[in-house]
Amino acid sequence: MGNTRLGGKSIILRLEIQTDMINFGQVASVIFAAGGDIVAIDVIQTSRNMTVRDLTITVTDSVDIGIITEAVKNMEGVRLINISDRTFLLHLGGKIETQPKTPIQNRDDLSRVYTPDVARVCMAIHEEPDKAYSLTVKRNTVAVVSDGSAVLGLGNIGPYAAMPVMEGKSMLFKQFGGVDSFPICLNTQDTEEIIAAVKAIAPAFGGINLEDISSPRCFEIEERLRKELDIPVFHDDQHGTAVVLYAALINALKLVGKSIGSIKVVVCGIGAAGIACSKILLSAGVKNIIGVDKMGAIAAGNQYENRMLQWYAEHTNPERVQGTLREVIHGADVFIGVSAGGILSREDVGHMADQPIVFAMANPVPEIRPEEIEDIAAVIATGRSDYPNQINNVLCFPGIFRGALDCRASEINEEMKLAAAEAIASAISEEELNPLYIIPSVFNQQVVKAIRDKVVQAAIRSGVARRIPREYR
Ligand SMILES: NC(=O)c1ccc[n+]([C@@H]2O[C@H](COP(=O)([O-])OP(=O)(O)OC[C@H]3O[C@@H](n4cnc5c(N)ncnc54)[C@H](O)[C@@H]3O)[C@@H](O)[C@H]2O)c1
Ligand SMILES: O=C(O)C[C@H](O)C(=O)O
Ligand SMILES: [Mg+2]
Repeated sequence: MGNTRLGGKSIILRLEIQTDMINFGQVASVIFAAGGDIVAIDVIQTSRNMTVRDLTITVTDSVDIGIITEAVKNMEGVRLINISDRTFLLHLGGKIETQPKTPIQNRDDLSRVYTPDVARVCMAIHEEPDKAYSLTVKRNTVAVVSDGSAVLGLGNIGPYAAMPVMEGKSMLFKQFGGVDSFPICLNTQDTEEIIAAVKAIAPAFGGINLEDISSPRCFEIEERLRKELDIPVFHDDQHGTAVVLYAALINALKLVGKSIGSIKVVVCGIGAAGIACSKILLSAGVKNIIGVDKMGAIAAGNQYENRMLQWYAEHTNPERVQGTLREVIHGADVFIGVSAGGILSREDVGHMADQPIVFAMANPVPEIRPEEIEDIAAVIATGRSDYPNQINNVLCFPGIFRGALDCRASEINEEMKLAAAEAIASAISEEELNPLYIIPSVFNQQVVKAIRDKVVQAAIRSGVARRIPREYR
């Protein structure tokens, strides 16, 4: 690992300590002085003058792990045997695997799950293609498809480097929604090739979750696939994010006592997530949204090559405000960041309206760190799991696909997204609601079920359900 500057992570140092030269307390104080917090100690080996120990050390974002390892190496009587990063250990060999549902224990089993008997099942599907839903994994399986072009806020890091995120999404699909999925990272960033590849793999899947595909290509890819496939196609960075953001905003506004129609919202980063968040807010009744990208505020009258930005300019920013983020943030009630880490300052938040709401959702580094503004912002949220109020699409995609698969929806439409947002927002009661708890945790077991139920009902109401689950018949 070239870069040792990790964020809020933990490492394990295996040290050989000569106990006749230095005692453990001295080692611990050197590590502490270098910024490390020892949270666990395992004795690996011990003899009269020597002990080998694994020290699990957590460090905050600002701590350079290199300083800790250098300090350890400089101690007389201490040898650094090995450094392991627990995050990397969790990724060894990948994070998911496939498992047969039944064991193949004898020749009879073999002939049923495989040739010759499997042929009868193949022919049943051939005669009635819909049976793919009852006789294959299609019923419960989603493809998580990326081209690696906008991976978190890391940018265009390509399909190999995107895999850990997509494997992670697959884990979350299964654990939180009971949805099976495969991570599929395509070695192309050509719109037509991506569309063709997804169409070609679609027979195995009951839904397609597009992930981390940069704008503006993501819009055409999703639009075309939605038209050309008969299973739900959902670009998570657009709609998953928008659903969770809207849910969080409903609750945050209750806390500050402002109404959705009266607020000024600045959205920073007018890409996949920024455009979708703005669209859901427009349909929820927000009148004054100003989008800011690298070139400043998006305003009608400016010329944009990107047709989505042109659309955006025509549907937002009613006063046609121009300027940088620094300038347009003045007087804003809500900041929504889906751009890049560290681009908002405390001073900017100081120029917002009374009781500012700051949703700094860039991953893994938010637009501003909560600790910088906790005394001046009324409500703060990030996309990360290590701060309160995690606004992350993980709260949406397992539940919304659970619902869509259960009613075999042909698409995930606006009604289903709004139903999901309302289910998330209402998971927090009026009594529970407070500035550090505007959005439920992903570990809140009621949330996925609530989203699923509301999404199924919305799909039935809007006519896209192709199967009515028993409880609604
Ligand atoms: N919390 C969540 O659930 C969630 C969901 C989706 C995306 N995100 C985060 O939002 C960010 C964008 O993701 P995306 O999928 O929309 O990517 P994208 O590539 O489609 O869009 C990013 C946009 O941000 C703009 N941008 C970059 N740096 C900027 C800056 N300094 N000032 C203004 N604009 C800037 C880019 O020009 C681009 O238009 C990423 O950091 C991602 O991790 C968070
Ligand atoms: O992957 C996440 O944590 C959220 C989102 O999909 C992102 O791209 O940042
Ligand atoms: Mg993403």
